Amino acid sequence: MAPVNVENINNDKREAFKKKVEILENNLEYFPDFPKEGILYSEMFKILRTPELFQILRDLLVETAKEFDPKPDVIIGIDSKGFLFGPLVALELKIPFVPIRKRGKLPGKVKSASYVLEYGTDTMEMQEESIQKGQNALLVDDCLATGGTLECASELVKAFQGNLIGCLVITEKYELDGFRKLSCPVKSLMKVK
Ligand SMILES: O=P(O)(O)OC[C@H]1O[C@H](OP(=O)(O)OP(=O)(O)O)[C@H](O)[C@@H]1O
Ligand SMILES: Nc1ncnc2[nH]cnc12
Repeated sequence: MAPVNVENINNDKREAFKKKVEILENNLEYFPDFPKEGILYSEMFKILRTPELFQILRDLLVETAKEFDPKPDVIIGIDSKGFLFGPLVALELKIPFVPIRKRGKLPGKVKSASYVLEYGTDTMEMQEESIQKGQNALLVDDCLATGGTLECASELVKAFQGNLIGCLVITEKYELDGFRKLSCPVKSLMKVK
């Protein structure tokens, strides 16, 4: 039997991953001047409306989440679109999902932090005791733009003494260099304008 060529297998895997990303890229939709003039808003709801595409997106997110080292103990999803994707990853990895919500939506004791968005400002909150000190936390959201949202979420994780191992997003607005605001590894499936 011929020897197994690990390099070929890895190349094939990378190629398959890239092809799936291209399929998703072709199904993103762009809305100029939304929600404000000058913003090119990228939207992925067409992907969610199409089960075959949604499955591809889920698989890529799970595969990418598994690449983080150390491995996550908890997935933290950001209000609101992080709630669509974070739980898919958490369930597949069989680890807890925890939400970070916008101000005033979470009952009980919370910690809060404020941030500036590409198109506004806001405050986000996380429930006390939702993560344990030292837990490896992976933040999940749909989009990285200026990085303000993930920076704020990172501060919350640190306030809980969680160990932030990284951020996982679907789209990253490459012209805004949002990753520079973050002091952890950031992985995005697609770079968008
Ligand atoms: O990197 P940033 O500049 O901070 O922008 C990224 C954030 O902005 C969008 O959320 P939005 O506040 O529009 O909220 P939504 O998910 O409730 O629509 C997006 O879903 C990210 O969470
Ligand atoms: N989905 C999105 N598209 C473009 N810019 C954004 N800024 C925050 N979210 C965005």
